[in-house]
Amino acid sequence: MRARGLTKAFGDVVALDGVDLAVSRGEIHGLVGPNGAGKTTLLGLLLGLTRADGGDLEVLGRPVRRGLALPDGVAGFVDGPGLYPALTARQNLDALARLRGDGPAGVADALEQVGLLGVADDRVRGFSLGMRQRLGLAAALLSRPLLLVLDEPANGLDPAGKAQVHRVLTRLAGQGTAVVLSSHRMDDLAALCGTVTLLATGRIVFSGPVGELAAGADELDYRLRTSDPAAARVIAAGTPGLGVLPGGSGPQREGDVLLVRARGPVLDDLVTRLVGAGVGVRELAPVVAPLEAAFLALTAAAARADGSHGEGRR
Ligand SMILES: Nc1ncnc2c1ncn2[C@@H]1O[C@H](COP(=O)(O)OP(=O)(O)OP(=O)(O)O)[C@@H](O)[C@H]1O
Repeated sequence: MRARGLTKAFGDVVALDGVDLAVSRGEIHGLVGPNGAGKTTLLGLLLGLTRADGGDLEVLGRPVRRGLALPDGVAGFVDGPGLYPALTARQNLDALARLRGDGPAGVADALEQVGLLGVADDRVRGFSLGMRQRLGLAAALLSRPLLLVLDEPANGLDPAGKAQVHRVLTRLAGQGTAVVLSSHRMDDLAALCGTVTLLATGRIVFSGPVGELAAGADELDYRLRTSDPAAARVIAAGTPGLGVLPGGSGPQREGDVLLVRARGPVLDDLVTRLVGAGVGVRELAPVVAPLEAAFLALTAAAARADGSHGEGRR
């Protein structure tokens, strides 16, 4: 799919403000951004649920002029999958397959792929959020889509469920399906997506390979736990390029933790100095994962730019 200069407003609210996006076959692309960034709106356009005000959108090589119809070869959902609570998981998928004129042949396979075969004959009414999400994915798989569009598919999933969904999506992409999905969490996307687009108030703040986003991370805050916190504090304070954060003792029962701020290479120097002084290093880890930190820094910068220009709203 390819989008150029997409705009969409709801009354005074600009949901998308000139968004460009290109996702190729076999690519898993993540949309990330804070609440209200425009992720769901963009996914809705791909699914034909709404119509853009301006710009060009091409899905599977065909221009999408009008919305309100699911383009051929596209599957997915926004705002949770549409399911019949009174029917069982299997009956939901059987009904969908029948609607499409297919037989029930693929239903068991789709349920098996998302790990719901064991509860196939339970009513969806009793399903947890994570089970509904996985059933929604199974429903999307039934149509063997060329473009799969998912709004926060990891929502409500436990770690095992998340891993299962990741496996399904990776397999699909391996077969050539383009996958576009959204999440609030950079670390979730990083585990799955080769490329990401970071949206903030309807604009692209970053788009490209996940690794490039992490490489942009500037100084980070790290937790440092040692065998001798007092000595470590003195050594850290004397290490060039490294800042010791005030009150860096963390929550209660973490009196031995020091918080320091530095770029990665400075940490090598710190560890060498600590070990040289006979201080044991028990933990040295970023307080916020580098990708999450890059995400927070970029969205904060976008929010500041919006504030100073008074843009983002019409
Ligand atoms: N149908 C609608 N009517 C009015 N405003 C809308 C509508 N849909 C979205 N918006 C507004 O457009 C902006 C973008 O919303 P959107 O749901 O696309 O963001 P999002 O990034 O998916 O947010 P979240 O992470 O909270 O799901 C928000 O300010 C939202 O309030």
